[in-house]
Amino acid sequence: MTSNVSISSAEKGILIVLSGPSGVGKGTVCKALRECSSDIIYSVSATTREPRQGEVDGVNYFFKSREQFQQLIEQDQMLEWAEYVGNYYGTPRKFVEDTLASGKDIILEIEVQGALKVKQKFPEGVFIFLLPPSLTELESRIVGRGTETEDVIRSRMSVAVEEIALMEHYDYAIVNDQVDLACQRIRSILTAERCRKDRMVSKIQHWMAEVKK
Ligand SMILES: Nc1nc2c(ncn2[C@@H]2O[C@H](COP(=O)(O)OP(=O)(O)O)[C@@H](O)[C@H]2O)c(=O)[nH]1
Ligand SMILES: Nc1ncnc2c1ncn2[C@@H]1O[C@H](COP(=O)(O)OP(=O)(O)O)[C@@H](O)[C@H]1O
Repeated sequence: MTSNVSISSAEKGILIVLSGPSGVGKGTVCKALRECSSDIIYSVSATTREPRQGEVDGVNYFFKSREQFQQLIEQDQMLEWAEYVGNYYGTPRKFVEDTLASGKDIILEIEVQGALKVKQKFPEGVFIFLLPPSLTELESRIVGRGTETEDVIRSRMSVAVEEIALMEHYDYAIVNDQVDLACQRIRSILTAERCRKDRMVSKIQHWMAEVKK
């Protein structure tokens, strides 16, 4: 028997949070995801840190002065914000809310304190923690990137240890041993999450009505 059920796609999008210590490869994995997954939207954060060579305002971050950042907080334009190794970082609220309302999935690449605040507001979000194969490998990735001074690297390594300890608050842990594998694992998680019954309420209601006919 065939059915011509038209399935509504009115569900909200999925909010994905990706965290992990500095240098683990969050940016690299997100770039790879962007290249192979046009169905995931990326949230661009605001920050008071200086742009690195090659970083573009509005693409990598919205680069702000401390005063401008403070104003965004006061105007309630931030979904969350946190201080990380001497700089402020935050997620612009409206873009995230509009993207989810339009039914699209969005990924936030943010540190742990901010992620925990997002979890309070969006407990139905998918929280993924990216791990390095080892702490030694983590350090050599940060050093190898060559974007931070020795002092900043030391501070980031000590924050890294604290962040890894908070991994228990996340739904998934992925080791970034190889970028393409880490990327595939995130895609698999997303595929499974999209099929969860509690994310498909209107589709399931539709089917229930259909089978009761
Ligand atoms: N809470 C929060 N953290 C963010 C946001 N954007 C970036 N971060 C995090 O801030 C930390 C430092 O970012 P960055 O200076 O770009 O260094 P990198 O992660 O080592 O490339 C990382 O853990 C980012 O995930 C944000 O909007 N909110
Ligand atoms: N799976 C991997 N194997 C080896 N090097 C990696 C891997 N993922 C990322 N890197 C390298 O590690 C460094 C830090 O990556 P980056 O994406 O900037 O990390 P994060 O955004 O987490 O701070 C970069 O030089 C990047 O090329």
